[in-house]
Amino acid sequence: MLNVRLFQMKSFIPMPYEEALAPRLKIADQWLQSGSGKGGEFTGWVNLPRDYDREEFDRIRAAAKKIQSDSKALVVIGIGGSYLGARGVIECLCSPNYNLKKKDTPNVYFVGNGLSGDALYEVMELIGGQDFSVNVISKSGTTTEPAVAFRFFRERLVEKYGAAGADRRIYATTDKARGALKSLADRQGWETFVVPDEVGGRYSVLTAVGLLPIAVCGVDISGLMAGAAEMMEVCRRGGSDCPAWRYAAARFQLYHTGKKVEILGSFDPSFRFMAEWWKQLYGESEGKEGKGIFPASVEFTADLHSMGQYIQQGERILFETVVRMGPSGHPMAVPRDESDGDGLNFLAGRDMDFIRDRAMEGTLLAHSEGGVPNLIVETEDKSPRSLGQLIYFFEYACGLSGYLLGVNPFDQPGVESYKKNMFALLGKPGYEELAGQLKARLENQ
Ligand SMILES: O=P(O)(O)OC[C@H]1O[C@](O)(CO)[C@@H](O)[C@@H]1O
Repeated sequence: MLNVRLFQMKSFIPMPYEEALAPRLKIADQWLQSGSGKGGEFTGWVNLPRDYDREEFDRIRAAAKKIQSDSKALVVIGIGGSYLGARGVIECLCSPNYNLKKKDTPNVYFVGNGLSGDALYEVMELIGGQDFSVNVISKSGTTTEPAVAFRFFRERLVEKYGAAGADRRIYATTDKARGALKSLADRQGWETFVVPDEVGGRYSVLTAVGLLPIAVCGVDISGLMAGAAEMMEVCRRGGSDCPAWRYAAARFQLYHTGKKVEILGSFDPSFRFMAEWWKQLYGESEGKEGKGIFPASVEFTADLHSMGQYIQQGERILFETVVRMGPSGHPMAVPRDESDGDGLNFLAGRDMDFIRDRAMEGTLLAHSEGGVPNLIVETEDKSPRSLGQLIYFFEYACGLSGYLLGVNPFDQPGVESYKKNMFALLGKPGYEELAGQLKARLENQ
């Protein structure tokens, strides 16, 4: 079972801070459990691992099988919460090099998560003449980036398979009733999957949003849900042994001692996109009203040779959370070299995990000595079940953290500002006045 350890924390935060925070954590916990706190209408993810729609789950599996049988590639179109979780899980469990591997499952290409023409073009080139399907994902159904990308790939599908053939290869994951994507899907007869009303984008990886692309890659999605359900039970019991309580309490306390930036680190490169998912989860949930820990991420040991300098000696505003997902699946012992020209025979026969673990201990000691406190999140292994636990753990701790901070962890009003400006500057009808103001500002810069 997932565990949170505080590494030599006594020198950073007053003990027993957890006891002092317990009454506030209890309230935050009740708000999450009852949906009675700020943004409570978006706490559907709290019981999702127990209450998820079994009929839809079977349809997800059936759609994944169909895609596996009729497609060499799946284009997954989405941004933010409609993108990062699926990519995080696929890279973590299948490899960041998933598309390069020999396998029976389709390649997966993520598009619509930016506005780069080169990125779109490249995916079209990579797919070439291969059979492909599209999973377009947008809770609102109106987000510009995925909507634009979808135009390109839908046109491609129609060219290749004709209008009716294209309709059989498009899977839309969106709101059950509202939005342009839902209307289009109904009109065209695409198979649709639902982002439940009460689950916000960044908490939606365990809905069809994440599950369909993940299942297409052959990952055991039941295992993922089972792990999340286990952690849901642990969080429901709460208390000082609950890892989500411990993590939320420690980071809240650290924040109040001036640690304004949390860096999430892992010694496994396959964790990179799980960290991206985590950044959106915490950044959008906490960063508002002039408050919130800034979530950043690093990849060890690579970043110890770049960001390591700042972490060790830069502004003392950092704390670090290291995720460790059990032993690696492939023990790799360092070869012996009789001539020992590189002087590495002291490591001969040692497993890479052994070397990594010593590097991790050395890093924790160095960073905490340099004024960067450390939390360690450990899972038993790198399996769907453990990742399900980790996802739910981070979600629950995020809800608790937002409530401890006094903000609504389930809205994101700040992201509208750039959207309004972009629409105005692109000439979207209805934004004419703002367009005039913005153009004047651009001219006077
Ligand atoms: O699924 P949608 O509605 O396209 O939204 C994508 C992302 O955009 C945001 O709404 C921010 O603009 C995120 O909260 C969300 O995850």
